[in-house]
Amino acid sequence: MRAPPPRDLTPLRRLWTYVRPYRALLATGVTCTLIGSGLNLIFPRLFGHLIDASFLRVGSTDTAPLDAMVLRLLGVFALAATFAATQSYLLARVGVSVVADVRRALFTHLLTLSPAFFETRRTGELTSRLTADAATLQTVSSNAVAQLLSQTVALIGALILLFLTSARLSLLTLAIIPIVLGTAFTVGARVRAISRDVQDRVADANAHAEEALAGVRTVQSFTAEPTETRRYAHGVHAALNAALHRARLNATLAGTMSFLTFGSLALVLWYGGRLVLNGDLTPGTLVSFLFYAVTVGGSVGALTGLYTQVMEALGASARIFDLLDEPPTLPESPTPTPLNHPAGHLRFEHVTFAYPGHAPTLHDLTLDVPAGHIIAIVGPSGAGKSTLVSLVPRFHDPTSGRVTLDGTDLRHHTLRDLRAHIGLVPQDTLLFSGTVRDNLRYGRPDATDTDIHAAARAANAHDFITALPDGYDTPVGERGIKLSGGQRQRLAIARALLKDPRVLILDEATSALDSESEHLVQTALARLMTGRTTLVIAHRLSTIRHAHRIIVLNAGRIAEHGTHTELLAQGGLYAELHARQFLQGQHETPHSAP
Ligand SMILES: Nc1ncnc2c1ncn2[C@@H]1O[C@H](COP(=O)(O)OP(=O)(O)OP(=O)(O)O)[C@@H](O)[C@H]1O
Repeated sequence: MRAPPPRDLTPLRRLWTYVRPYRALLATGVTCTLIGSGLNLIFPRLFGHLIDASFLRVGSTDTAPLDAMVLRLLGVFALAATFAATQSYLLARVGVSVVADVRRALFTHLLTLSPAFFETRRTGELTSRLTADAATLQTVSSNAVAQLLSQTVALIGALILLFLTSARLSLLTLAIIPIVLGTAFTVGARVRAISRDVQDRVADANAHAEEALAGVRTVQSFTAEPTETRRYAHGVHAALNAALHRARLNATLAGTMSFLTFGSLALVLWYGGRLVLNGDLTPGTLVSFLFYAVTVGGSVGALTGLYTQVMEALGASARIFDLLDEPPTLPESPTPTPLNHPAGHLRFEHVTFAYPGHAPTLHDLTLDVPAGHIIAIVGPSGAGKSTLVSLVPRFHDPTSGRVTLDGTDLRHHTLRDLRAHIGLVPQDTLLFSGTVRDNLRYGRPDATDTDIHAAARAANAHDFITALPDGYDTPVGERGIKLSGGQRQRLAIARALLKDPRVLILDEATSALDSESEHLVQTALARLMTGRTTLVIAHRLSTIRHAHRIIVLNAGRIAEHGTHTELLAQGGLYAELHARQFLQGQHETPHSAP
């Protein structure tokens, strides 16, 4: 999704809020730029004098004027170079600092957005905002500002000096410049449009590759490699075509510009040469003139290039600021109720929930979970089990009705307070890159090693952790050691134990573990659930037996509730799910599969 090229300058004004902290650096950089470009205006003059000092004195043995001139030239060059280097460093520093700040702000903001937001955006799109778009800002916040000023100074200065040097030649030059510029503008606009197209195509292809690589197992298990290859190749081909089109236009533009530039120089040289021959101009003045003319042309060219850069940066910043303006879809109460040591009494009161643009997933659902009770939720796939539990940490808010904790609507607490008391053990545990210790500490950064070991012991994880090559310091996660499903679950349990939440949400893994691993996970889970209000999406009979109550969810409604024995006796949906699974000989439990 690409915003149309913005016309208004609002994003630039907002960008300024990020540049402001570095305004002293920026001002110094800009000053250096101005001095540098002023110095650059002196040197064609000196160069002209140099030529007149040498070539007009053919036969003279006095080299003093020449020596003095060269010394002055060297001095001017050295000064200009010093200012240029200083400017380049200072402005680059402003640019990279601004980009770092924007990236930090954007990432921080993204993490506050609700799951609903991420369901509508591709991860690739978001990471490209953080990388490519942020990088584009670097140009405009440093380079473009300097360029704009220095080229304007150069342009105005050179134009004045041009007229002072030779008014007649200047008029000829000024007549040529619009032709050159007109060409550059017309073709340049086409190139820009196509560049955008190329970027879009590349982004599409990238998003594709990311999806396929992230789900490489699914791709391989379906032997869908050829399909994915074809889809990616298709994207790459589109990008290639667009890029070739751009290359052709660029080549044409470069050729035309080169000819026009040098052709104009030849024309000026021709007319200027006649002036020299007539004695109206010295050769040195002609050379100065040519230099100034080149400066004028160069500045105009640079300024048009700058226009492109600024437009690109405007587009990039508009996209970044759009994301930064994305409101967290869950409103936070302006006057939150503090949440200290909740008992953990959860209530769903007439909760109806619909995903945006969909029919309701949960219908007028009422459920009371007394503090410390374990409620198992079972039901066919798509019944709304995950949706129901996702309301507790407020990943979503009910469309109507309310969820309360100890009698207070969840929406009256801050998300931070609320989530501090909720533990989540998902089906598939995500381990972050880092050591086992880092991963365990995730929910409680201040946990001591003693706490960590105690939690790991209670989660039946200590033994396998100490058997790892570096024990608690073994790297896990994407680039670390691979752990089995059961081991990861036990790490997740230890992590939750460390956090010690009042309310626990458990999505039991559906994949079967071997009986020993199963036993270790089950005893760990039992320890974790003890004394906590627990909602568990249950797949295993042992968990269900521990539960105070079982809720059978069907099509977003509570179809049945009671204990295992009661529900079996009722001979309803639960009994049916149970019998089906039993017959299939998979788990001896009601599974979420239909
Ligand atoms: N983000 C979403 N946007 C729209 N509809 C959704 C979304 N997530 C889930 N649904 C729909 O809501 C219904 C309930 O889904 P949910 O994941 O809560 O069921 P579930 O009982 O947990 O299923 P399973 O056991 O298969 O995980 C399904 O029909 C599903 O298609």
